[in-house]
Amino acid sequence: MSLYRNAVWFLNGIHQYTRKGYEAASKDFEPQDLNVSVVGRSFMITGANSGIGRATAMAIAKKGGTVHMVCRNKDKAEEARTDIVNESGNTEVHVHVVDMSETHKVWEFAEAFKKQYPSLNVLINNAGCMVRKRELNAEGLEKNFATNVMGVYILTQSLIPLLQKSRDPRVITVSSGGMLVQKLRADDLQSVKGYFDGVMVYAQNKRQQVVLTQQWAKANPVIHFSVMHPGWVDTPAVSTSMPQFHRMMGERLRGVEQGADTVVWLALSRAAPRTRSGQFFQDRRPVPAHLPLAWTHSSAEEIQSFMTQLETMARVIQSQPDTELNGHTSSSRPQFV
Ligand SMILES: NC(=O)c1ccc[n+]([C@@H]2O[C@H](COP(=O)([O-])OP(=O)(O)OC[C@H]3O[C@@H](n4cnc5c(N)ncnc54)[C@H](O)[C@@H]3O)[C@@H](O)[C@H]2O)c1
Repeated sequence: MSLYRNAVWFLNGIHQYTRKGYEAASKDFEPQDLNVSVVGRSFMITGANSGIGRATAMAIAKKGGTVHMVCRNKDKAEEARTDIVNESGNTEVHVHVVDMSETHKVWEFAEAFKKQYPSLNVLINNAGCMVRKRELNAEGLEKNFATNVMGVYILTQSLIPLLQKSRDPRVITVSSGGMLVQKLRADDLQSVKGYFDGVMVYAQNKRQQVVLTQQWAKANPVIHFSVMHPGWVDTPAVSTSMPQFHRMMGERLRGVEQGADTVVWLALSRAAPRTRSGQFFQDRRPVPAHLPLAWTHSSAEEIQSFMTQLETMARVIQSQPDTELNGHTSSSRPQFV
């Protein structure tokens, strides 16, 4: 079955996820959709110093929005901020240094942000990673899961009350079409079973983001949730984590603005919140979150188990003093396996 899924996915990808795929899809775009001013609206973007996140931050700054860049590396973030301010002429661009893999710190950041800022209109969960070896964070969580899922979960859950108070609130999560080859595996969130394949762990995390978005949409009707695939985009993430794929695709990869286009459309356009909340998007359109005949649908019990585990982990991590986590030994880490 996984061979079938991979083959269908790759054939779809060659037609749709490339630069040519974008150019074909963009013929149906409504040019007026991005003819908006978002002065006075605020946008938080994780991983905003590079690739798709940076192109999104630049596009939003150019439309007058207040941008909160959430980045791991202060120097790289400040450099990107300078470029964004210079090119957009918008000085309402703020840097927050947060490593999304450090779960307790993500929670502390979100709590502090809520106290400091009266509103947040749009949260864009863009930061993502593909760590090829199994590594753990201070809380004992597998690194890909910690960054791509737990960080996204904690940040979003913590900011939901602030988003709910704000006008036209939206949450956009940058997933990947790679998730189409994966069925939710709620029984192995820490990837301890079998051989550790970083590419498949990443794809599983991206499936988890899609499931999370569907569940958030059901639980929070005031907020518009969406999750999306940017296509295959020429970014440092691809060149460093998948060098062979990067070489093979070469000129066929999308540029960063093309990859960011649907994120920007979901964040800015008036059309986006008129779509049903909780859907998976590609090139400004909701598309199925499952390949035909791929058996990747999950039961209500599997989804419930996944959500319960996330909530339990979040509670344990939030209740732990940061000092305790910094001084951890592997035996004193909480066990989430
Ligand atoms: N490029 C593609 O073809 C492609 C395809 C599908 C999905 N995506 C997704 O797009 C998103 C953006 O990636 P990109 O392609 O622009 O790559 P990129 O390397 O240019 O950007 C990734 C960003 O995430 C940040 N990041 C990673 N780990 C972090 C952490 N622990 N804490 C804080 N920030 C962290 C990086 O610093 C960087 O700013 C990712 O979620 C990625 O999975 C990319």
